[in-house]
Amino acid sequence: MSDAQNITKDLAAHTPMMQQYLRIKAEHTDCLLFYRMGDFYELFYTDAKRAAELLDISLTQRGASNGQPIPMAGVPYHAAEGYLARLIELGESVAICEQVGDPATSKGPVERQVVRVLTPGTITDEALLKDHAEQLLVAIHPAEPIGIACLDMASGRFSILEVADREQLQAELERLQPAEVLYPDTHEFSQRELACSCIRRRPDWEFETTSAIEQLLRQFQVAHLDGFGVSHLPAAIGAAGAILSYVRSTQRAALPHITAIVAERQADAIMLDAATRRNLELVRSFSGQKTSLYHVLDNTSTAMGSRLLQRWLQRPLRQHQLLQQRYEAVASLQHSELAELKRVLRQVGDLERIITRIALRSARPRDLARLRQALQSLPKLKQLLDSPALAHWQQAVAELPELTALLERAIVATPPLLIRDGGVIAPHFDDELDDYRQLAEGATDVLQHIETRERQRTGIHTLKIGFNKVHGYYLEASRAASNQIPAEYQRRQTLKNVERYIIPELKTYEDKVLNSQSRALAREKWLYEQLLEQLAEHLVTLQKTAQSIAEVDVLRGFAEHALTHNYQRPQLSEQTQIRLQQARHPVIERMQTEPFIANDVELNPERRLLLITGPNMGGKSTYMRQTALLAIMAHCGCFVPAKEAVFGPIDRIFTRIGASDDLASGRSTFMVEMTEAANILHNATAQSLVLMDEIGRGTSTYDGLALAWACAEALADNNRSLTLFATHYFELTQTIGQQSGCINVHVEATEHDEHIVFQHKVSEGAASRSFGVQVAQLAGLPTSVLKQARLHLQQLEARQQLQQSIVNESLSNTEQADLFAQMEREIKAAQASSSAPSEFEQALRDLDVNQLTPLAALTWLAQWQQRLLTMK
Ligand SMILES: Nc1ncnc2c1ncn2[C@@H]1O[C@H](COP(=O)(O)OP(=O)(O)OP(=O)(O)O)[C@@H](O)[C@H]1O
Repeated sequence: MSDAQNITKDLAAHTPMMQQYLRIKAEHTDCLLFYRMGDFYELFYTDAKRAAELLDISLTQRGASNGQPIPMAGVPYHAAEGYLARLIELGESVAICEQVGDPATSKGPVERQVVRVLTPGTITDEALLKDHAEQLLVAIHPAEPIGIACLDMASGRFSILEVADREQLQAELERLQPAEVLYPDTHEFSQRELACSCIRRRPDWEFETTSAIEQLLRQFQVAHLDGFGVSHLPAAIGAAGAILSYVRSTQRAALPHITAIVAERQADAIMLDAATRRNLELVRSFSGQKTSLYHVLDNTSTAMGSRLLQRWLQRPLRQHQLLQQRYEAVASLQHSELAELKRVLRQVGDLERIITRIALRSARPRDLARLRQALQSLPKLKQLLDSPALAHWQQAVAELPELTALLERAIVATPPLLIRDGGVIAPHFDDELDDYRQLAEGATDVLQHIETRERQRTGIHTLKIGFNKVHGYYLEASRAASNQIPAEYQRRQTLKNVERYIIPELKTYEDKVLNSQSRALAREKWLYEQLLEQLAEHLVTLQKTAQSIAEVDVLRGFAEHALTHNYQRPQLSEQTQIRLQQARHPVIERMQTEPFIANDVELNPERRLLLITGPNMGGKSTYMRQTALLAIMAHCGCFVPAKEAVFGPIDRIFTRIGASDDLASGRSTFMVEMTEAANILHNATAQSLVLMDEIGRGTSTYDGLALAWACAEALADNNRSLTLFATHYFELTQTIGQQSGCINVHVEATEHDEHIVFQHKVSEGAASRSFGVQVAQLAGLPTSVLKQARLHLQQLEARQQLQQSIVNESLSNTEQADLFAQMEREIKAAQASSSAPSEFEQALRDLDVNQLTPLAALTWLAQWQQRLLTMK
């Protein structure tokens, strides 16, 4: 139980103000309560301690209540935004409690109310959002299948989907990177599992499909949901209902910008599991640097375009028709005025989020100025999109000349930040406002006239008119001139060096000025609200326009890449294959100064597993990753860094790359490696692209080799996936590499004066050696250690040769083959006939290969051969 809950128990013992605070806090236990007191938002008790820690503000005390000092921390009202942004970024939620009563008429503490709850997944304020990232609110309904709903509150984009299991749920969460996750009360999820620092339990009933349908019908003002094509997803609808109830409770206002819900079909996109999304560094890089695919491809002109690019990269499409449409657009844009289009798109800005704030009536004056600028550029934009390949986008962009004209007339050229102090509505837009302004200005002129007249009359040159909130307008003169002050001047205030006076005439004009000013301000605020109303009527058209412009922005970027970096249009084929000629890695090519060596890839059912060998640093991982990255780019509609690229259907991309411990869940490097491999072997199909990098290296040599061998076999024979399999186990080149459908390829390197030279060229055939010691030399290993390593290497190689020659001398090749075949038959027969291991199998299991000398091994083999031959 928190402090506040404890304290509420004996409420009567507190001061009236603290009673009010505690009552409000009791309704917002999972938020920090920003309690407005004058020019500050104050936090008390545990909230104060937490805020002081998170925001690095001082923790003080505010007297005592119920005999105890009250811990307190506060932030100034005018600087609250910055603090709020930091709290939201840290995954905190904040309830804003304002003074709503009139202090003049209140008995006891002025009435206060929570007017808004800010949570990481429901914010729309420009100051709290990051331009290039979405803050998504996700709800999970853990039924079978699992329902997921996702809302981007800042744009109104609302989507649902269902997934089969928790594995797929993880993949979706990795894709969405939610800022906040809701789930039903009776289920258990950990922050880690949901990959989110703000997770929230909600009542189970909010996830019930029937009540959720009612929520959706009410939101969209429709009689049934058929038009949205979501009826077949009951669990996901439940999650969507929970989102709507939650957002309504935080926003305390209508949500007119949520105008539709879209069902995402898993089959429409290439599935990427959570590990693959991370491994391929699609949107975020491991290093945290700007080296992800997104960072390299992001040359968008608008923040909404940049966010869309991230969504596209995270969900590559499988719908060839749609992709062809994007390719056509990119090809057409390549020949258009790209620079001019960029300039116009910049003018449009972040239209998507401005529209939301208009719908929520929270748009600020500068939002309207930006909207005006966006609307002004639409005719030019439409003109630049005038090509058959771009017709789809051109048609979706509305022109809205009346709205443009309205904003041109209504808003001053550079409006102030807030409507609070006026000065937003342009002159000549509204007669009544003009009248009030004239009156206020006229009275100000009179005041100036009084000042000049009185200076002359009194002979006091320093006499001037001033204003403050307490005394209104006054005449101010230095104390030295007090003997020149006329008798009718009434002294109001004495300061160190000056005296302040009023005269009746001044008071008359003061009333006129203040009255007309406050009337002008009230009128301005009213006009501003009317303007928002008028703009909001065009919400859906504006949303469609923004969506289309964001797409054009991304496609324009693709076209620019194609031109600048020589990317080519991919071909999509119905045959299972990936064929790349002269392909390059889109990120490494840009990041490094050395020239990038292009390589070919040919994968098809007859060449379904490429076994890649070669030295460390040779370029094996680069070659594998670039194949996956090009596949993803092509399936977003982007051209690719290759001379030619052909992609058959791809259902999923799997990667088993890199090694990392997952200490948080108690999994070692090897365990992580095997879990990922298991996932691949269970799920990869003949249309999946699989990247396996050095599987088995996390354990002892023989275990590792055996596992790598078995995995490669399974991928080639059972899954029949298109596989790139990099390994340092040269033995596999003689086994897997010889199997049908499997091809040995290698990256080349040569040695020159004990120094390795990488060619980074991938060629057919197996590598001859690994150059590990030479690479270690490059890494700066001490010379003494390198020398020792070379010595050990020579010994090991000599021992292996000896072993090999003993075996070769003892058994001819055919004899060896016969022996191994017989051993295999024996093992299979034993497995088929009983679950108990045969004597041979048991002996084989008991054998400690690591301890065996070559001679002992040979003797062992010979004995078994003898026994098998006699058994025949
Ligand atoms: N095709 C290429 N052209 C130019 N440079 C390349 C190419 N491929 C790789 N490189 C360079 O070599 C570095 C190492 O490549 P990569 O990590 O792919 O090697 P690797 O064979 O997977 O090494 P290891 O076996 O140690 O994991 C890259 O960071 C890049 O700088």
